[in-house]
Formats: sequence, structure tokens, C-alpha cells
Amino acid sequence: MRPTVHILRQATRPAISNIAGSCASLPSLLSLSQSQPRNHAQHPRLQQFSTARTMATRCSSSSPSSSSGRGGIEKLPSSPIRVLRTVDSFRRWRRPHLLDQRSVALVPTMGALHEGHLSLVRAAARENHHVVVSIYVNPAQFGVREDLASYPVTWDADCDALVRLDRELADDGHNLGRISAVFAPSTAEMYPGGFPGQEVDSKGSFVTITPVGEVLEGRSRPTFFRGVATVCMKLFNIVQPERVYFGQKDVQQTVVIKRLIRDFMLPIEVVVGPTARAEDGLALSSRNVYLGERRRAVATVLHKALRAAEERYKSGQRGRDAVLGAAERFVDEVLVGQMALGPEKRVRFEVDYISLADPDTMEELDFVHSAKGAILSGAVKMLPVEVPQEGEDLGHSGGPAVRLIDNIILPPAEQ
Ligand SMILES: Nc1ncnc2c1ncn2[C@@H]1O[C@H](COP(=O)(O)OP(=O)(O)OP(=O)(O)O)[C@@H](O)[C@H]1O
Ligand SMILES: CC(C)(CO)[C@@H](O)C(=O)[O-]
Ligand code: BAL
Repeated sequence: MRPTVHILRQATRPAISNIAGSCASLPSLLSLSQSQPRNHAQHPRLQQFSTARTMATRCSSSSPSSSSGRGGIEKLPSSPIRVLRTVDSFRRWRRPHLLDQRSVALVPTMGALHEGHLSLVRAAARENHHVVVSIYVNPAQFGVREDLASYPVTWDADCDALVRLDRELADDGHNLGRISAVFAPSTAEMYPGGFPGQEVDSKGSFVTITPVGEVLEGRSRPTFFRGVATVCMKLFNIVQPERVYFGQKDVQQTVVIKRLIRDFMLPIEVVVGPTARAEDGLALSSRNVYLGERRRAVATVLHKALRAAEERYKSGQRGRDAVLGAAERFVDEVLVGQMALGPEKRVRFEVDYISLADPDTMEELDFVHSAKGAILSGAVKMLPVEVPQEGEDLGHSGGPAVRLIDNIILPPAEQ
């Protein structure tokens, strides 16, 4: 059996719409430059959700720990970093910084922190007085069949990483600020009217950003950007940051967030940090822990395929087929090589999409305009190992199918 490589083709692509006046310019993409009832557990959908979160917590390396000092103020161990869990407590912390005009940056995360997250915190500390890191696994952005229940939760390791990083920031004289607070709310706190559910037709207060949120990742994960835009709107309203920091690894997410900020007139600057990678090029991602050794070795296929396409662009090719053809051939070769191995050795994967898109709209391009550049992006599903070997490390949670994404920005070229 040979998985199909699905590269977005002309026939299935939406028409390229008016791109003038769109918000995310390529230079900015390149820049690093309570309320409500407490009876959620009685709600059938939330009972389901509570079970899922309990499982996620069980999968975690340890349970939450942080120290509560005098007056019940919770801090990360041996550090001045506050832990705030409610909207009210966060607002009490925030108010004086509004009055004394100290800038506050927000780095939104879902925890399971890695060097990619930490690079965003470093960037935020360079140009803001206070850095707030939010850690919240937002159920609304997970599809009903996605990995909410097994999503890695590593609270203690996250706390250690932030405390270490804060010391590093204190020792380095080039920063304006340090990590001031971790915002770690519960779902009851984030959805005071009750969690609306993960279904496509769930009813509730949602923010949707279309059409950009409907293509690529949005096509495969129809509730994903609705969940992301909704939770980010909530986080932005709670934290009221001057700047927010997002990673280029989730490039379509950065375009959605820029639209949200522009269209809802939020006084926030978006800063996008470059993708942090492992030595072999794999983009760091919290979900990489699912891979296990065998699949980890092949997981670079997407990055390498995108690099092959990038080479075509660098050599002067501008047409879709010429640029993406290189990625397609690379993926084909890897698939053929893997399928030639027996099931006890091989790694199977499916390409969800490989795209060449406009940087402002994420709409597919036939041709890259040199003055504007483009975004090459892709998603692959690494399928579970078929025949595990004795003692084989299959990855977190038994090595389920893992969806990996990556992208490369093709910058405007000399004309
Ligand atoms: N390798 C990376 N380099 C730079 N930023 C990153 C990287 N990985 C994630 N980020 C950014 O960190 C922020 C929080 O992401 P998140 O907590 O979802 O981590 P993740 O590794 O992307 O997780 P997942 O595996 O679930 O996609 C997002 O802005 C995301 O783009
Ligand atoms: C932005 C975000 C924290 C919203 O939950 C999430 O989508 C992520 O971690 O990229
Ligand atoms: N990094 C984006 C979060 C998600 O995939 O759910």
C-alpha cells in the first residue's frame, strides 16, 4: 500500500482573490523583529472534556507545583515569577503597569515548552518591561478526533525552564524586562458561559477569521482557527499586552492573528519569531514527543521537501509546478524508499498538503511575484508504526498518528 502525495493543484484551488490591502506583509512576517456557574462538570459535554483533561494531566510528567507565599501569592519555585490563574487576579496584577506605562508582552503557549517557545520569551524580554507567558491547552482548537486527551502536559518542567530562562535574562544586560507572570487559567475561567464544545456546529461566542482560516490547516482542521482566534481574543482582552509574540512555525496562525488584530482594532503589535529547529532541520514542536525514534528519523521529510522547493525558487523558478515539483519528487523518493523496507522497519506517512501561497492571504499561487515572495508550507501525517520491535520506543502515548507542519518564507527577490 502506498500513501498518496496530495499536492494542492490548480483544479482544487480557490481563485486568487484581491490581495491588495491585506494585512500581513512579508517584511512583517520576517521580523523578529467568575463569574459564571461552577457546575461545568455537570454539563455532559464538559464531563467528557473533564475526562479528557484528566487523562492529559495523567500523561504529564508530574502534577502542578509552585509556591504560595504570604498572602497566598503563588510564584514559580525560587523565583519572583507570579502564577495567576484567574481573570480577576490577572487584572489586579496588570492595572499598575497600565498606570506606570510599563510595556507588557504576551507569549501565548499550550505548555510542553521547548526552545521555540523560549526563543519567543527571549525576544519579548528584549523589548518589553514585563513578559507574560500563558500556558493553556485550549480545547476549542482541537477537533473531536484530535489529540486533546493525550496532548503533553509538563507543568513542572515548564516551570523549571521558565525559572532558568528568567535567571539567564537577569544575567544578560541587554534586556528591558524579564518574565513577570505565568497566566495558567482553567477552562471554567476561560469559558465563563460554559465550554461551547469542539464540534464544527457547536454554538457559543466564537471569533472566526475567514477566508484565511478556512484554507490549508483550516481545511484539515475545520475548528482550529476558530478556537485559536477565540482564545487569543480572550487572552488579549485579559492581558492587554502591547505586543504579542508568535512563532513562524505556525505561519497561517500568524496571518489569522494579524487579521484579528487589524479587523477588531486591537492596539497590539504582533511580533513573529523564526522557527527554532533541531540540528537535522525538524521544526521543534510539542507534538514531536509522540514520534518515537523510528518515526523521528523520517520526520524531517517535510522540511527537506520544502527546502528542495526553496532551492528551485532561489535558482530563479517562479512557476508553481517548477517550484512545488521539486518537493513532490523528494517526498516520492522518501516514500518509495520507506515502502521498500519491511513493516518491521518502515515508516509510513501521508502528505496532507504542500502549498505555495500568498503571504498575506494564504491563497494558492500559480506564480510567485518577485516583488512579493510567497510562503511554502506543508503538513504531513506520520502514521503509527505497524510492527513495533521488542523494546522499541514508540513515543508519547504509544505513538499515535502525528500531524507535523512546517514552512519556509520565500522572500521578495531582486528584480
Ligand atoms: N519551533 C518553533 N519555533 C518558534 N516558535 C514556535 C516553535 N514551535 C512553536 N512555536 C510557537 O510557540 C507558540 C506556542 O505554540 P504551541 O504551544 O502550540 O507549541 P507547538 O510546539 O507549536 O505545539 P504543537 O506541537 O501543538 O503545534 C506559537 O506561537 C508557536 O508558533
Ligand atoms: C496561540 C495558541 C497558544 C492558542 O491556544 C496556540 O494555538 C499555540 O500554542 O500556537
Ligand atoms: N501550535 C498550534 C497549536 C495546535 O496545533 O493545536
